[in-house]
Amino acid sequence: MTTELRVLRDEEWAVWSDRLDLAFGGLVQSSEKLAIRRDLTEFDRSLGVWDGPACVGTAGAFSFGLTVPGGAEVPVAGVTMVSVQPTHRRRGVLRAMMRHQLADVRERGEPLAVLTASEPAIYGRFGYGVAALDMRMTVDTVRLAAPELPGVDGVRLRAADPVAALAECESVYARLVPTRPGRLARRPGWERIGVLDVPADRDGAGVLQCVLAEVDGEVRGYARFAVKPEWDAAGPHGTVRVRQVEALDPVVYAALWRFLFGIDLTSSVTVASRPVDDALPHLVADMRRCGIGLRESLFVRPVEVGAALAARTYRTPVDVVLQVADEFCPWNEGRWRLSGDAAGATCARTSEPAELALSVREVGSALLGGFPLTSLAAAGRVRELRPGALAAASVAFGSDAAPWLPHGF
Ligand SMILES: CC(=O)SCCNC(=O)CCNC(=O)[C@H](O)C(C)(C)COP(=O)(O)OP(=O)(O)OC[C@H]1O[C@@H](n2cnc3c(N)ncnc32)[C@H](O)[C@@H]1OP(=O)(O)O
Repeated sequence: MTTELRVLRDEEWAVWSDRLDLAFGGLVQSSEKLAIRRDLTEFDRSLGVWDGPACVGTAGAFSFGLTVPGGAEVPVAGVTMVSVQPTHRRRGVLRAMMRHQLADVRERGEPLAVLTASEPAIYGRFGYGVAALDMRMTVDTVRLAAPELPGVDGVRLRAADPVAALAECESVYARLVPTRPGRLARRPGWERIGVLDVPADRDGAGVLQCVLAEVDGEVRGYARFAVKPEWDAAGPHGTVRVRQVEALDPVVYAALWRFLFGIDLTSSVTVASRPVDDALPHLVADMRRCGIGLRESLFVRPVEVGAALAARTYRTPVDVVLQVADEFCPWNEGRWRLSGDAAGATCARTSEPAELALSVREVGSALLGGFPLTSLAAAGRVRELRPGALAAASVAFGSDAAPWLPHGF
């Protein structure tokens, strides 16, 4: 098989995009979705693999800013649109694209690549580690009283057209970006995905709705949702499907949930993705009725391990020598001395004896503070070479807010 891997050209986009959809089962995408995909495609960082005239592999990357513990925004590659045609699978096409892409990310000076995976088993071999979880909830709003907090009555809720309210919602979103590791700053155009409302994708629910939450005339939160009406012999039991709920403070957050709980003719609220330390389970009397489930979401791949570790702050002072293994990006291999605290960090090559040994994948898993080094060690993935080093580093790598990816890409 002779294939050519090359950067995507404008005139190749339609067939490239079509092959991508085919590898995911061939569902026909709406013209609105395709228009947004095309607008957001960064051609100079999109790859196609061609077998003669046939496109057999696709991969892309979005230029994002990722919040890390301490609040800094790090430029990252958001790896996406990865596919290999069934006729060419398991012959190394993905591996070749990953190699090319990570070299390019390095050249651009981005210390991290991030992604969400169709199948989590694919990306560990390329140095990606799971760094954040999604908490989903199916809340029984018949049995649970709505959230209350002092001050919620002072929050004014206003229904708005989701598209017309985009700018107000985006300004809330932008203010939230530095507040939690895993949040993404993105280029203009991304906001349109949040209000995409294609009838064929509604799965029985009604139109997308938006409610803005105001305090003293300032928009401080919003919820986007759709209602799926259902009726049986006992009466109505519709579902409120929350797409996004964002708030700048706890009272506004509680007010939005109180509203969502109270929508007539519904008996449950579902939300697919909230941080694992979300307030909602603590705002109600019976957490079990929140129907909580967890799933991995964000994978992180340190591309320049020293720069990645130095970009964040540490919860407690840390001074540790890490022995890092990285077969796929060998420039990261070796010993790194990480010194840091809540004000900042440095991480440089060293010849001092190693205190912890791990692969770059575990660095990715621990980087945002979502998974303790002690858990990874218990799974045999981090080795303690100096007694005491593991516990101290594990505490230092923690994060006040759990990492969370606010949306897929
Ligand atoms: C970020 C995103 O876009 S996630 C979306 C990923 N895309 C999809 O899921 C669409 C459907 N699947 C596909 O298109 C393809 O099967 C891909 C892209 C997952 C794999 O492409 P391939 O060209 O077959 O992978 P390639 O031959 O380079 O395999 C590299 C290694 O990954 C392994 N691998 C590939 N796919 C999988 C998988 N689904 N699960 C576990 N391991 C896998 C291979 O066995 C191989 O392992 P090795 O290093 O031990 O030899």
